[in-house]
Amino acid sequence: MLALGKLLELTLTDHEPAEKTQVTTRGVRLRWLGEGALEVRPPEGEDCGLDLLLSAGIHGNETAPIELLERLLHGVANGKIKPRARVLFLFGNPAAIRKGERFIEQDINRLFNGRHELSSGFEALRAAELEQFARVFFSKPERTRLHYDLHTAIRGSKIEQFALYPFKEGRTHSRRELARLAAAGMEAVLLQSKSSITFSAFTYEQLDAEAFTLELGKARPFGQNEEVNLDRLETRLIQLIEDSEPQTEQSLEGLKLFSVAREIIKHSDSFHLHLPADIENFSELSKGYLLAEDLAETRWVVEEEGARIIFPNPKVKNGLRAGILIVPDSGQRLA
Ligand SMILES: O=C(O)CCC(=O)N[C@@H](CCC(=O)O)C(=O)O
Ligand SMILES: [Zn+2]
Repeated sequence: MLALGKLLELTLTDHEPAEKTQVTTRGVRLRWLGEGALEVRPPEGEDCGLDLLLSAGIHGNETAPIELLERLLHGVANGKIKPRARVLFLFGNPAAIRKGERFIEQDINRLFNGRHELSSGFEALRAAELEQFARVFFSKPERTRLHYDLHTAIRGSKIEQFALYPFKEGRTHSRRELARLAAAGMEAVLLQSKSSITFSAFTYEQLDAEAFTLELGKARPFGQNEEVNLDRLETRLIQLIEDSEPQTEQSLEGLKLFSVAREIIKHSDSFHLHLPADIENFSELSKGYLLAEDLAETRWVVEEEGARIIFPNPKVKNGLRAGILIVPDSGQRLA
């Protein structure tokens, strides 16, 4: 296989390839852009007009999505996948991937949309670099821009595979994209209602891409992902890359929609989350439940009907999100 098809191996060994550009026997151009970054260009005259950014390893211990991108890249490099889209493959935090940790010093996925400028350290530098890779990739006019940032979660979940759809004032969430997500195996989508500092929020808000964080199961080490079934997503991604996607039903039947009621922000070391350590994502919380307490007698009491919790994590740094309280959404505001 072409050396550049082994992007994961290059990244895990911190190796810079001697040849930065390689062309497959089918005329597909692979270009190494920097650590963990590889651009794929279809042969002349076969480009379908889609620019697809696929990122994984923004959190270094979330290996199932990294393995998925590796399989796709191998398929491209050995000619089994015939790209008609431009694709940018990004492994987000190589140092953390090498260590099998969520992050080294700070969570990269809290450093986008300008936050890296207020910070320092290599993760801040990497976030700026990832923004730049994405900015250059999505700089071509009149093309369709799509970004999937692939993750797995810290804990188990009542709904295994779901997407988070970023928010931008004046922009409407797309029914067509939701139908595509359902076809890719997503069981639920969380519609965000405010700006955010994640990678998908950056490409959505600043680069005009349709962009999503996809949560695909529970985070496990490399080689231990048998329980994470990515077959439907993998099939859809190959279809997107090859421009062979079947007409997607616009029906969202079966897809559960949620919106954010409140983000629980940890303000101090006195923050206390009143949830069992093994609580699953999407667990329901009853009205009146005392969810969290913080200094200055701050209390988070559930007031919403049908509330559920996702990503509860009292260990985050002060000032960051320690959980999201979500509620069912009727989908009335979709375009
Ligand atoms: O399991 C958890 O608590 C976190 C899983 C994870 O990494 N989720 C992403 C979601 C990003 C988004 O809000 O779009 C994250 O927290 O960065
Ligand atoms: Zn993650």
